[in-house]
Amino acid sequence: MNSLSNSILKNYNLFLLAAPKQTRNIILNNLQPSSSSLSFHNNNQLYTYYSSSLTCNNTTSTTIRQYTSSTKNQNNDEKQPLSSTTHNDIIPSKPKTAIVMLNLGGPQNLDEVEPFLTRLFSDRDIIKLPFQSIAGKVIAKRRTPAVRKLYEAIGGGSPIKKWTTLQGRAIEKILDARSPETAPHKTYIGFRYAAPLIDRALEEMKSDGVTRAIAFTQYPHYSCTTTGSSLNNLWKTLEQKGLERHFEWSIIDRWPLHGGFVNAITSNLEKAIEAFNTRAKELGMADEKPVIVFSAHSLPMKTVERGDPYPGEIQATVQAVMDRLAVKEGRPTTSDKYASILCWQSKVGPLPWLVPKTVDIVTQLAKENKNCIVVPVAFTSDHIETLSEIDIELQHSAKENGMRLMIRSESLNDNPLIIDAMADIVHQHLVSKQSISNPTKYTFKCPGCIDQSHKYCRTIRNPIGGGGQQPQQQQPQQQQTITENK
Ligand SMILES: C=CC1=C(C)c2cc3[nH]c(cc4nc(cc5[nH]c(cc1n2)c(C)c5CCC(=O)O)C(CCC(=O)O)=C4C)c(C)c3C=C
Ligand SMILES: [Fe+2]
Repeated sequence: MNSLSNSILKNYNLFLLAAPKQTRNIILNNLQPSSSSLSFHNNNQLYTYYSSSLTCNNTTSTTIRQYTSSTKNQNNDEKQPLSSTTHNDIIPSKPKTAIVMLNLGGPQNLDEVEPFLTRLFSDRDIIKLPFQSIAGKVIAKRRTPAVRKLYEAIGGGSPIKKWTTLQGRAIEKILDARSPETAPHKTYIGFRYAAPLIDRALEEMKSDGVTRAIAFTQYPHYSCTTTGSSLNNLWKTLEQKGLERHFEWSIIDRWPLHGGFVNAITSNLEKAIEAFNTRAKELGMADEKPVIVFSAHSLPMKTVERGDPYPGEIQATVQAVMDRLAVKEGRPTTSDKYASILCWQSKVGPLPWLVPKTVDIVTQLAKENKNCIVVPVAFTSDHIETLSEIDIELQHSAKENGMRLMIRSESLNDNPLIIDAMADIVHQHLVSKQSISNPTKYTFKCPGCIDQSHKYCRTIRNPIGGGGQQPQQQQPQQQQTITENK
């Protein structure tokens, strides 16, 4: 433990000794000192961050933070810094910047499967059904037994909350050190279809006394069915709770080409290539080159036809990863070493969705005696689509059709590269002081949009600096033309 933490605890102990016995007992029953530390690198700097706090009845009264930064010497040896500076801040525990991590969410146990599916199928931004509220419930109920089995096979629930919590805690610490002027930062989880839902996050933010908030999508690629739905739901929930003007908002709406994100996927792909080569040798096929199968969650063709940006942004990430791999392997980006293909998984229902399907491509490769590495590309952590659909179902189809070796590239989860990337995305956003991270893209509605009201779609409420996009007027004429042309 560092000296600052020691001195807080020492003073705290002295105070306790000096206090009358009755007071001491009250304090001892309610106060808990705690301290933690975290180290990370940025450029040539090693940052070590310590935090100590006293907690009373679950309310942290004062947080004293100390962080040191040290420059690496020429041998990159972090243990012997060339120079070192120490900053001490005494700051109130009230978060100055809230970061709301928006994601789909997932059931944490088997009993949550049906409510999760009910919320999902009731959402007109993800799927439009006739008599939605009734049909959504019926479809969810019918689907529940099969989906429960899938979650049962991966340990009884989705790990998405675990990973989002871990990523959030880690980026808070990095941001507090990297951006002291906007600290303390606190992350809140706002899931769309499972606890903790967005309304819980807003209540917690209100009771924490937060006023500045960033809506940070955890989907790197924008789709009206994912980030669009989460943002629409955020604006709607604020309205329902009478909190429209309570927080000043800015939004990070997508990050498909962020260098750290691309690098994190590439780094996991490199590890998968290494694992493939080792295993291929053991199997007596040392010179075997894998086909790299990028797999993203599919999307209904109806959504794609309206102009949803998701497929194009996924393709951009895939190309950037292949280029980065070439650069890391010392090849020009035009010289491909591996064959690669982008496929789509997790189609739901009978209507057409994006193709080729991952399972069809892997089956075809197996029949051609080829082997592959599957790279999940649209998510920042593990969940049912990786742990069940790829690791169990796809692996099974590959084997059944004669593939000798299929390796899955690891999900990003707690990889320090993705954590650093996420912190950098928020930091860059804070520095930019923009209310929307990609204003032209975000405010450009899909040309075939069928949202009749346009009440929430592609808007931002109470943006920082009073700028940004306000709710737009309905465009009935244009809507009709597009509908008639279809
Ligand atoms: C009903 C239509 C659906 C669309 C459109 C859709 C788009 C979409 N989804 C993700 C990411 C995830 N989806 C996940 C689960 C999931 N998705 C749908 C339906 C649609 N998704 C369902 C019904 C389910 C539940 C599982 C099932 O019933 O098969 C998950 C996993 C959640 C978890 O386990 O934690 C993710 C992640 C994206 C990126 C996307 C479009 C761009
Ligand atoms: Fe989905």
